[in-house]
Amino acid sequence: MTTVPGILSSSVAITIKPYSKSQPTTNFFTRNTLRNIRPVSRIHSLTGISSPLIPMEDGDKRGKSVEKNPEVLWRRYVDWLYQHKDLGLFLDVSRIGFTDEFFERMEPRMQKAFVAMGELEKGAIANPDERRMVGHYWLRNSKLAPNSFLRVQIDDTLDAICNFADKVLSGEIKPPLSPTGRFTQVLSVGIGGSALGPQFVAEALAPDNPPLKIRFVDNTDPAGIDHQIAQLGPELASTLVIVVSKSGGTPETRNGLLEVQKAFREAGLDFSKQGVAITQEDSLLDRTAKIEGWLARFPMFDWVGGRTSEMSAVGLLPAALQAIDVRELLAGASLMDEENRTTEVKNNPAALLALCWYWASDGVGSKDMVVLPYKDSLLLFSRYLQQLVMESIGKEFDLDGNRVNQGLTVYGNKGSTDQHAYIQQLRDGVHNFFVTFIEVLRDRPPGHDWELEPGVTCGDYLFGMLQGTRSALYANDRESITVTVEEVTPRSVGALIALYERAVGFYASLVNINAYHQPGVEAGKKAAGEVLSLQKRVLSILNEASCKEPVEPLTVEEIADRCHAVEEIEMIYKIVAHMAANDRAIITEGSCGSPRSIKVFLGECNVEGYI
Ligand SMILES: O=P(O)(O)OC[C@H]1O[C@](O)(CO)[C@@H](O)[C@@H]1O
Repeated sequence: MTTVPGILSSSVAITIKPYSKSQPTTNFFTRNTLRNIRPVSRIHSLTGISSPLIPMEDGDKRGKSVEKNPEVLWRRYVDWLYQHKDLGLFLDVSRIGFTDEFFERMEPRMQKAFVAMGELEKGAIANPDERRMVGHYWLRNSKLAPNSFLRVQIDDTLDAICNFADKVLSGEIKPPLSPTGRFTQVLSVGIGGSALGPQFVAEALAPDNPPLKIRFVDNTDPAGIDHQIAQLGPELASTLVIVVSKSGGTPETRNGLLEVQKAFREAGLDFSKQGVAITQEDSLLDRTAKIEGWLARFPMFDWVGGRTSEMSAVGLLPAALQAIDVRELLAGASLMDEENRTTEVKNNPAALLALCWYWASDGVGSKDMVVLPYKDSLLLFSRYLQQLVMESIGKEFDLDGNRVNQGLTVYGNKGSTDQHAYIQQLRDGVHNFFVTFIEVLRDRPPGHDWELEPGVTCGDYLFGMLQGTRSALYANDRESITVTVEEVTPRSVGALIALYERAVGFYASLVNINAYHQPGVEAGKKAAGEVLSLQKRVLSILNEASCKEPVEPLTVEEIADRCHAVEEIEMIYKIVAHMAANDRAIITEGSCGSPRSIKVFLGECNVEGYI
């Protein structure tokens, strides 16, 4: 027996036929009939649409607890339940307390968002700061691309990815020195959007024993990199290294590459025979791969952002190498995209999501989005969404240049595990969040289930935990959304990614920000570069003093003074402490715990790089 997703009590559960593979589109309801939506022209006159944000109004939500009457709730649930028949995907927004008036007031703004999205899909410069088109939707339906050149690029790249992966899997493309004669491992080097999608998809969809097992170097943490290389051990000889960077110049990724290349050298292996680059044409990485003659290079397109790149070579190549059906992933995304093009809000799941986010967080990020997938394989969905949502929505200025400091915080791991971590606070503590439950109806592949108590399976417990948590939170006025899929398949994962990509785009329109740039990240990168350049100056000053006879130990104040960086004294102290902790040539006298008292000099003079 399967129950209608999201129903509170078993007393109102509807019994339906169990899902089976031969019946791939189990449907619980026919599509909801459309509620009458007020004509746009009339709503215009009701809403001050010229204001950057539509403020929440008293009577909308403030001071009101959510609806508790079970009969009304049941009606609300049935009335608002969205389903995608072909995808077997449901969206339940009934436990978000929005009012009809709110939807009516937002209708003109939502219609504007649909128009903006339509223009984006036609190739408008939707990322104005970077003067870029935003084309991730074309990746799963190349016919949508604004010109034939891009269409051919997309199709050719997909074919090239599939051909390359097929040849690797069949052993036609093989590593030169592997005893097995085949590639057995993938080591993906990349960060942010160049890692999070592939990590999520690998965790969600890779078979138990994939033909190539994937690992990630997604940081410039030397110990983390050593750990991955150590775990590969002799299998380094049969490891395909995919280096992923849209810009081709991200320092963490460059460092990862240099570290991996060093490991190859030390193992007597030729990196170029096992290295693949995914990057923009003619980037530093692309040129390096070309000059060094790497095994293959795949393009990343200018018009695909890192956080929306899962359906480009970034996500598709590693997926294909793990025998994940990438065409199904694309098909799921494409089907979801089609649905999200309707301008009828109630039939548009991404619009429903965006409006619920707006309602729940007052359109200013006043509440966090806690994402709780009740399926271990979807563990990384919340981490993936964290970048997709926060890097897109977290912006200082709106499109008109007003300072707005927008954002929508996303966190979460998985249910029911989190029940035993932080759900206590969600139920009883500070009310600063709304939840998104991700439910998967199919517990196990057919034929594998068993009852660990009479009439109850392990999966029934997981189901009960989800429904129980949803009910308990709601009873205490904590709102939630539930997204339900029948199974975790390439198709449903593709659909989930597409659903959230579009919801983020719509939400950005609702709050009038550019979802497709990330100026804030640049500030941190610039500051990191400045720290490294200060470190070079510190070393050069220390070198000068340490080459004297006798050696002249310097206080931190003296170093700062000689570097002409008195205002950077704290950073200079930290640089010294970090280098001393890592057995570099620096010697400190005194205790690093008392910054004023230490004296610093170099153990060696004129060390390369210190001069
Ligand atoms: O693919 P790249 O250019 O190495 O960038 C990696 C990540 O860095 C960012 O630019 C900033 O974090 C992300 O948007 C991007 O996904």
